[in-house]
Amino acid sequence: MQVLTENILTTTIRQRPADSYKGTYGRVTLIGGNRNFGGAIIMASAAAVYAGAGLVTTITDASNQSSLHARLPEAMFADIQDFTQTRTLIRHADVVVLGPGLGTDTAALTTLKQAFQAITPEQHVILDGSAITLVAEQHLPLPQAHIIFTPHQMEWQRLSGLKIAAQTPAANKQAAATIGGIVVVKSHRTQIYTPTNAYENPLGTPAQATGGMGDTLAGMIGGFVAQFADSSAAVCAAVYSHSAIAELLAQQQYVVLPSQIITELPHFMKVHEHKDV
Ligand SMILES: NC(=O)C1=CN([C@@H]2O[C@H](COP(=O)(O)OP(=O)(O)OC[C@H]3O[C@@H](n4cnc5c(N)ncnc54)[C@H](OP(=O)(O)O)[C@@H]3O)[C@@H](O)[C@H]2O)[C@@H](O)CC1
Ligand SMILES: Nc1ncnc2c1ncn2[C@@H]1O[C@H](COP(=O)(O)OP(=O)(O)O)[C@@H](O)[C@H]1O
Ligand SMILES: [Mg+2]
Repeated sequence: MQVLTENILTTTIRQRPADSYKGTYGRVTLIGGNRNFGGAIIMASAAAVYAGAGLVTTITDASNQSSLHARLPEAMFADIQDFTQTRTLIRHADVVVLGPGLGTDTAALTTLKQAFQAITPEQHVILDGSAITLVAEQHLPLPQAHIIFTPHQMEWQRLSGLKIAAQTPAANKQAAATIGGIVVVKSHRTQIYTPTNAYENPLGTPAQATGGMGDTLAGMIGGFVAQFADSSAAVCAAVYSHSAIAELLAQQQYVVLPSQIITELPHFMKVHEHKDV
């Protein structure tokens, strides 16, 4: 298991080329947020925008539209029940983030199955929260795509069949290889399994133990993968940045809110971007 260092930031976060436009930095479509969990998809969307994704569209329950726009006018909105529009928006995305606050009822299952039908093989798909629970519990076949799973330990138990106490690096590695794609097993010391490597994040603080922290990470991963060509490095850099920002804030704070990590992101990325010397 390779322990991540700050090096992952400077090798991954590139300086923005002068000759570029929003399309250069990727289109991210996020799907989630039922009537009860609107905050989850708003935090994920904000994290993608503040991480630098060029264009962000949020597909969520209609009841979340005004909160989304009040909080994040940079994001476009589409109604989660309008599947014709959802299909088009998925097709036009480089990265799809599926699951924060989606819920696990019948409507959520229908949305997830329809989204899977629209996904194409070249796309990067981040499956988080409820999407992981539904895939595991309903034994859903996964679409052909570059899939990144971001389970917490109970979601990983549902997906891998490994009880939390049995989630050792060796067992996780084997399960991740069977499932395929990239797996981010979140805990106080998050592990990342790619097809060729395993990484451990040495950072993180209990000040992060608050609802929405993982939703924020899912959106950050979406933003990083949309911009940076090496998707394994992009995932590692997003995980490392999420915890590094939290540790910085936790020097002065008892608890770190997901929204505060989001607000810090543009400055943190500027400090750690690749410097051409
Ligand atoms: N503001 C919003 O809109 C928010 C919306 N959210 C959205 O809610 C949806 C459901 O996600 P979820 O994570 O809250 O619930 P679920 O998947 O049932 O897991 C909880 C169960 O697992 C257990 N557990 C054991 N170990 C664990 C661990 N390390 N980390 C976490 N749990 C652990 C735990 O045990 P317990 O704490 O009860 O002992 C409990 O039995 C999802 O779509 C998410 O995006 C949230 O992000 C919150 C903010
Ligand atoms: N004690 C802790 N130390 C370090 N990181 C933590 C700690 N508790 C939670 N986290 C981080 O917070 C996030 C929690 O994710 P998750 O449980 O999916 O949150 P939510 O679904 O509420 O957004 C993960 O990135 C995890 O690594
Ligand atoms: Mg979560």
